[in-house]
Amino acid sequence: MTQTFLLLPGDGIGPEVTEQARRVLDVVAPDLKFSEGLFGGASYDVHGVPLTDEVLNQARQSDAILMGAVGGPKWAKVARNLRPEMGLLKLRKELDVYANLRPAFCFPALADASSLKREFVEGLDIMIVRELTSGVYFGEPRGIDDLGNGERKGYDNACYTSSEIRRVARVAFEIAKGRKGKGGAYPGVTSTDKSNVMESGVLWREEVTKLHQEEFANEPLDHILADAMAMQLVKKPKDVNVILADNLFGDILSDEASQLTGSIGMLPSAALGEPGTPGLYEPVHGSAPDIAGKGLANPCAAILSAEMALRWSLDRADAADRIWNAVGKALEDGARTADLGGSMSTAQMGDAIIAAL
Ligand SMILES: NC(=O)C1=CN([C@@H]2O[C@H](COP(=O)(O)OP(=O)(O)OC[C@H]3O[C@@H](n4cnc5c(N)ncnc54)[C@H](O)[C@@H]3O)[C@@H](O)[C@H]2O)C=CC1
Ligand SMILES: CC(C)CC(=O)C(=O)O
Ligand SMILES: [Mg+2]
Repeated sequence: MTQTFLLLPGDGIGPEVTEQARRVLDVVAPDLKFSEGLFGGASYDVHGVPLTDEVLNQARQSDAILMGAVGGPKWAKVARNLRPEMGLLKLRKELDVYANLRPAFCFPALADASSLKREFVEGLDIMIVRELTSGVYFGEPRGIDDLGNGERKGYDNACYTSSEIRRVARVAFEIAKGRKGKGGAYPGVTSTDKSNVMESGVLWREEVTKLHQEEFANEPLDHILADAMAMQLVKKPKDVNVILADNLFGDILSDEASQLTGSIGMLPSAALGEPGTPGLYEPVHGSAPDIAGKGLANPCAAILSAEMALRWSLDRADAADRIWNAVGKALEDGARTADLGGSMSTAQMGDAIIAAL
């Protein structure tokens, strides 16, 4: 049966990097049926909203969606609920893609590209499982109130229900089962929270512990405070295997982990819901307004996000392996964009990966 693939290039470097991912997919999966939609600021400029019902329906009917990135200074003054980033939160929520897999893998050729010494990152292979559709990015009430005395109060609500915690924790445990032997001091799932100061963190730790006892008692589980994990990631990152994190901590820890791999331009992600529902794939990075339109962006994160789509949504592990190996080979052969210390353009990096397929 024909598989359908929706491209949402978005803003800033989004269109530049997704174009390269599309070129790679055209080679390894030429039978995919592609469609494309406006999303984020690009959609706001035309339709006045960052996500139209039409694009949302298109996404619902697709087998996989590849998003570039959204947002940028151009839309800084737009009403908050119409900002590009709000369109992304809505898309994630509507698709109910609650489990966000963010692998931080250091390709051997990039062991010297990290800001950490080679010995700390060579062989690094971490999987971050981030809760994506709840937590403080979605909690109500939220707002900015005028207190009437020249003071204003801004507030968000960090909240989780037990089922929201359990379903993403289950994904983390299942993933850890397939990743035995990785990590050191933290060999299985390491759940992060701030249970020392947050009620939602207390519930997070209790629910993860309960689920572990009920369903995964033979798998290793550690708990660590999220700030201590941030430290661990730059102290001895290879000690860690699977990190389970809420929406906010997972967002921050994955940007931090990206630097261990050489660049944020290397980190892909998969956002998954229940089996049989479309997955949403996107680089971990944003729209990088500082380099947008200059052909400087590293397309690897977008290309590897396409790789994850083939593997996790489209059941095409062979095609995914081809991409994975080609990225590794292109890097081995010296292909580098500026973020990795090289001088290749976005398109040249795409060319190098396609040549290595
Ligand atoms: N999923 C999404 O759509 C995301 C959107 N954003 C949005 O993107 C905008 C910019 O956010 P920032 O905090 O600047 O984060 P960013 O990830 O866009 O950029 C941070 C730094 O990394 C560099 N960078 C990012 N991707 C790169 C790539 N592929 N190749 C080379 N260098 C790369 C940028 O040039 C910049 O110096 C904001 O509007 C933000 O809300 C941020 C993160 C994720
Ligand atoms: C809109 C933001 C929450 C996007 C982001 O930083 C991310 O998901 O990594
Ligand atoms: Mg982020």
